[in-house]
Formats: sequence, C-alpha cells, structure tokens
Amino acid sequence: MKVFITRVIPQAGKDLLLAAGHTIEEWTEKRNLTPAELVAHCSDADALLSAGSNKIDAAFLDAAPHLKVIALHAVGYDNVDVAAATRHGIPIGNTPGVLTNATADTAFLLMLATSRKAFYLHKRIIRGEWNFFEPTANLGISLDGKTLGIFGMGSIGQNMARRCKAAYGMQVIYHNRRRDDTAEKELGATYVDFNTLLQQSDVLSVHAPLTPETQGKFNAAAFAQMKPSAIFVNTARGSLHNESDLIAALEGGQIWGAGLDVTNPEPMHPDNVLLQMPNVCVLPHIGSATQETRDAMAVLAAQNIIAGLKGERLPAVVNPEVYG
Ligand SMILES: NC(=O)c1ccc[n+]([C@@H]2O[C@H](COP(=O)([O-])OP(=O)(O)OC[C@H]3O[C@@H](n4cnc5c(N)ncnc54)[C@H](O)[C@@H]3O)[C@@H](O)[C@H]2O)c1
Ligand SMILES: O=C(O)[C@H](O)CO
Repeated sequence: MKVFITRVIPQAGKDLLLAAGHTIEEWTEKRNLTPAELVAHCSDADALLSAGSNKIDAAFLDAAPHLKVIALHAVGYDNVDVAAATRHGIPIGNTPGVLTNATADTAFLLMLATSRKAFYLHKRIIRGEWNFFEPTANLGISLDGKTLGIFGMGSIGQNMARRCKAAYGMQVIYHNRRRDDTAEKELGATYVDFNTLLQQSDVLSVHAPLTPETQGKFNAAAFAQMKPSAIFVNTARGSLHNESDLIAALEGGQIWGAGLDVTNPEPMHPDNVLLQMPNVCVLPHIGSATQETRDAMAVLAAQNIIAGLKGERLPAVVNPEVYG
C-alpha cells in the first residue's frame, strides 16, 4: 500500500515500511507542503506519515478518502483535529516515550545555558569582545537548591524534574491537570495551583501540550507574578507563551531570563529582539533531535502505520476511541 511521508525521515523507519511490502512517496523539498499539495499527494495514499506541522483537519480528511491511518513523527498532536479523525474512523499514531530523555535534555540545556548567559557570551567571543577577565562581569545565577516549577507533569516534565533534582538538588513543585502519584512519591514533588507555581518557581519549565486551555497561558499577567530572578523555559509549543508579553517581562525585569526551544511563529525571524538579549537562549525546535531518538521516532511511526494498514490497534494511538 502507498505511504506518503511529508518530510525526509530516518532510513530506519522507511526500511521497516519497505520490509512490510509498502511503497513510499517522500516529500524531499526543504519547505512545508501547502495544504493543496498535501491533499494532492494523499489523494491515492493509504497512509500518511506526517513529520511537521501540517494541519490535519476535517477538510483534509474529507479530501483524502483513501487514508486508513495517520502516523505523526512527533508526540505533540496539536496540528490534528483528533475528533474529526475519529469521526472518519482514522487512528492517529504518535511517538510518546522514545523522545522523552532527549527533550528533557533540551529543557535542561536551556535552563543551564540561560542561567549562565551562555549563548550571548559565545556571541561576544565571536565579535572579539573577550578582552580580559572581569570578576564582576558575565555573572549568571546558580541553580543549586533552587525551586523548579513544572507546568505539565507528564513524561518529559517528570524527566526534567528528575534531572534537576539529581544535578542540583532542586525542590520540585508542579501544576498539572491532575495530581501525579509517581511525581509526588519518586520526586518528592509538591502539587501547587497555577499562581503558586508562578510565584515560587526559580526556574519554570513548560511541558504541557498546546490545547485551547494552555494557549497563551504564559502572558503578561502570568509573568507579572513571577520572581524577578526567575528563568522561564519552554520546550513544549511556542503558543503556550505570548511572545510580546515575554519580551516586555524580560525588558521590564519581571523575570530574569528565558530558554526557548519553541517559538511562535517558527522559524523565529533572525531580527527578533529575543536573540539579542543576554539572558535568553533560543534553539530551533531541536527537542528530540538526537540520531538515536529520531531513529526510534521513525521506527515507532512506521510501526503505527504497519499496524494501522493491517487493521490492528496502533502501538501508540492518540484516539483509542476510534476502536469503539
Ligand atoms: N521541543 C520539542 O521538540 C518537543 C519534543 C517532544 C514534545 N514536545 C512537546 O511536549 C509536550 C509534552 O510531551 P510529553 O511526552 O511529556 O506529554 P505527556 O502527555 O506525557 O505530558 C503532558 C502533561 O501535561 C499535562 N497537561 C495537559 N493539559 C494541561 C493543562 N491545561 N494544565 C496543566 N497540565 C496539563 C498532562 O496532564 C500531562 O501530565 C508535547 O505535547 C509536545 O507539544 C516538544
Ligand atoms: O511534539 C514533538 O514530538 C516535537 O515537538 C516534534 O514536533
């Protein structure tokens, strides 16, 4: 059967699809498919392997009647109208778990790099501004024993908390849709309401999915409650924070710094003022970008498609309700 793949993915995933007897068509241009191009390529496809942010909504599903399964090369599925897919009888697969460590590493990297102004100081060396050692210049913030706040205590949030506790003995507080026993027992994490999370965190790391409830959650009102010494880290989705409010909070000293793997829009414009700020580190959405992790994501996405095309339950399914 034909599988359409929206971006070049690791060979490990493609090998699995080919070994299962499927044919592959892969979009290799280094630009996003337009919605019309996606429809055109899916018009005779049995499965879609979507790597990227293409909108998968009711209109698309109506226009691609052959599709039997859609697998995302991602854990986040905010680009998918899941209810519409379920109505169309199409299981949606994603890649949870296999990218947890790599993404938590990225959050940890951004926290530490921001706390020491690493990206800004690197740029100063390139500009020839490393002139002499100054005991009172280039100072960052120590993380030892500080309070880590996690918004979204799922797989990646818990992993980030584990890393911060092991490395810095950080106290962990969290806000989630519901309390999490594992986080409380294993990590000694304390559940707090959203305002307390804002007020008490020295580092606030965002790990919740993008939904109507979380969109724009970190706005002027939220930043105003945070400590002037706080670091905001977002590796979830750029739309969870309001970018102009974040810039104003950094400029106004309401918070100290920010580490971002995700922005809105993506890619971030090179002239963005955040890229010039000493206490800000920005990465180009590389949360899961290790060779091993991307291979594992491609393999799981392929396994989802192979199962879906056999009419079997996907190993990682977003909409189990599709099975009735
Ligand atoms: N930067 C990257 O490359 C990258 C990589 C992987 C994942 N992500 C993002 O990270 C997100 C989390 O991934 P995960 O694997 O940890 O998912 P997960 O489902 O294991 O965890 C998400 C947690 O957020 C909580 N949550 C949901 N809505 C909430 C709300 N309104 N308020 C508070 N908490 C809420 C859930 O209860 C859950 O505990 C993904 O949805 C994705 O958007 C980004
Ligand atoms: O959700 C994810 O897995 C990453 O952000 C890649 O899109």
